[in-house]
Amino acid sequence: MLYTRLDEMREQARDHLTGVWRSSGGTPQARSQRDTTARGYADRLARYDAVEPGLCFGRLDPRDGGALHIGRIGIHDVDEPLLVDWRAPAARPFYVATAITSYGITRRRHIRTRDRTVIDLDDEVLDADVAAAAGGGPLVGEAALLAALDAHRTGRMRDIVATIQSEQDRVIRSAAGGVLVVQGGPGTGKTAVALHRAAYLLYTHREQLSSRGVLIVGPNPTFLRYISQVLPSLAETGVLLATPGDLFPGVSATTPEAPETAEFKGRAEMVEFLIEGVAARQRVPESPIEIEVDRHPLRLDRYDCEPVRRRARESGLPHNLARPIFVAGVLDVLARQVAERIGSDPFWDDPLGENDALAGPNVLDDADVADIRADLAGLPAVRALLDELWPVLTPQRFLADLWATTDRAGLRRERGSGWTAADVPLLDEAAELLGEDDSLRRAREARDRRRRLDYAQGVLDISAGSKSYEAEDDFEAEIPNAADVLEAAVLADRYADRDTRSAAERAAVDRRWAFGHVIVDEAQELSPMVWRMLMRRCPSRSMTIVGDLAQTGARGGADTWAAVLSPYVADRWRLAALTVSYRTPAEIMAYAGRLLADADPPIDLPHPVRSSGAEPREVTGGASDLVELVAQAQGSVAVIVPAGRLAEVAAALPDLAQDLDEPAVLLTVTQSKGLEFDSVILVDPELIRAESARGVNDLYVALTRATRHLTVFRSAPGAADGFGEQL
Ligand SMILES: Nc1ncnc2c1ncn2[C@@H]1O[C@H](COP(=O)(O)OP(=O)(O)OP(=O)(O)O)[C@@H](O)[C@H]1O
Repeated sequence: MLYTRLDEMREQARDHLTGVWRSSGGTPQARSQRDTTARGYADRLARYDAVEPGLCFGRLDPRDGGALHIGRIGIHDVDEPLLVDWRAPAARPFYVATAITSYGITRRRHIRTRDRTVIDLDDEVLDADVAAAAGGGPLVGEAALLAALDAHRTGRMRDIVATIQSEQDRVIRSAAGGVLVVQGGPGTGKTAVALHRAAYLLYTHREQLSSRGVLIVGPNPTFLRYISQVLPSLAETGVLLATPGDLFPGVSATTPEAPETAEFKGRAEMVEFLIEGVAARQRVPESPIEIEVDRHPLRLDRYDCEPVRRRARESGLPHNLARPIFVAGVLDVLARQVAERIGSDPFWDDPLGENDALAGPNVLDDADVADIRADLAGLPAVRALLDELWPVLTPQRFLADLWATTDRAGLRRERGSGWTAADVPLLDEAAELLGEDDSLRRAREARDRRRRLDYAQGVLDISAGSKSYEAEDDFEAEIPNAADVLEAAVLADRYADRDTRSAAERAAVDRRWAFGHVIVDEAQELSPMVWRMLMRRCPSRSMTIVGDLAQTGARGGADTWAAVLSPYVADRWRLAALTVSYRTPAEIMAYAGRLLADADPPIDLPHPVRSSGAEPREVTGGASDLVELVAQAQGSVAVIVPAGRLAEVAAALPDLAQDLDEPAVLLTVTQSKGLEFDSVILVDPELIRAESARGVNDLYVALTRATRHLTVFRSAPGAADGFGEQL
């Protein structure tokens, strides 16, 4: 019945869309409204397609009769709900009801479907007595959950709407306001929860969030691809997925960089470095400068310029916006020199002259001086001088100059050598320090609007001139026309082009966009400079921050959440913990525990919900053994290697791809962060541990990527085809 209804809804949306496409012509406003409507129907169609698999996955039986079906979207028949959207308040007991706190529900049913056919059901009776007799565990819908966890991994994340657990549900439905930190070990569902929270917030605060948009920040493009399919299937748009390196419109940060340099660039003290860099671009002449105007020299020295520069700086405005103050001051200095030369009265102190009672030593008045100033401002030589002393700077030009001229070791780079991910927050910071002089753009907009107004007034005048009257002297009989009911301003606005892009599309190209909510995944990796940039994108501080401090790999990453957040919200943030691992089987978790037993500080492993029955294997050998292991591995396979051994292993196993859609991939630990595979072959764990200051955390990440099988491979010291030296 629900699928029949879904087909009808799909048919209707398709008819409407065809209708909209067929209509043509009209005012620009009508056309843009049509685009918006068409887009709405197209989105709706995409959503109906996305919810097709597993449309309905649950049923609640309330004590007072009836049944509530829970699904991926809400479906209504006249007033009656046929299917309740999983995000609606009515669906909540499906995720949190227990035998003890049953929310008036007597039975919860998990329904599994394949191609519109129910293939399995499992029921939980929410009765305290029954539960006590059965000694029920803490999991909700255990059979359905275990079935979901046993499914093969495909290189794309799936939604978990059918099996969200109560500790996860509390995070997903937590209030939108304020900063919520979700700390949890590997596989506890942090990423899944973050994505479902985005969908929940967009559903619950649709108005506000669809206009401001939601930003989801992930660590790298591989990870974003891994999660990108989840949201459309959660039937949502209005979300921008980005890495921190994507957040400066117009810059693509693709140049690689040494981790030490990236760490250095991410430090908070870089703010001071940039401030000093900007100050160094606000110059005064070291020695007097002369420029020739009308074949007479004008002179500018530091004593003239210093007070002017001080005044401009004391305005507190960003560099480019303070520039007009500096320019005005310098022009005053120069104009005064010209005025003194051409305006001085040669007779004013002539004791013999009778007629020398002019006002003072200078015959020019303020208006004359203003003219001189304006003339000077137009002279190329003067403009070049001003550009030299206080140039208009773009963030890109400023930072490229800074890297090309700095004497700090490691930071120096030639102009035009491309941007790195760690440059992006610095560009953003620079943009704040420099400010954007948008007076030209605003002037253009004002001019366009004036033009539209004039045009609209002209149209109305013509329309008024052609008014028809029933009888010349009968006022009441006048037939109203456009000029009577419309004002020029209203008409002009109708002809303005409407922006039909979604919030996410507009936000992607606007550095100063303020998102309605920001979700940060793998948040432990971000540097202080990245946090500054993200906080600027979210002035409302409505944020969900998801991560695991025990997995921090980046040198400049987080040690404590308090240290990350206190500069922005002091101690006004909430912490939620996820404690159960849905990914890593008990056997692998126990093995990881043994390998990491000496970690300092000790690692608090999450509790695994299931066991795979397969103990991790340890193999020592050469490249040919590794090739053999990959050939034998089941399901999706990842070979995870120390970064320093990537090239060697890639050469020995050329069939391994980096594309997650392939069944077998080769990744470094950093690249594997947040991902999961049926089988993992971990190469040289000791080298991973030794490779960086946070090597223990890296090893923890690598050990917890497998959902079924883990093989630890060590290259044999003497093997002819071994990889490098075994540590
Ligand atoms: N309630 C659930 N029902 C079904 N599957 C779940 C549930 N919670 C988590 N999972 C699955 O567990 C796996 C791990 O989840 P996820 O990647 O979100 O964990 P994570 O905490 O972000 O891990 P990491 O710290 O390693 O990045 C995923 O396959 C996810 O779909």
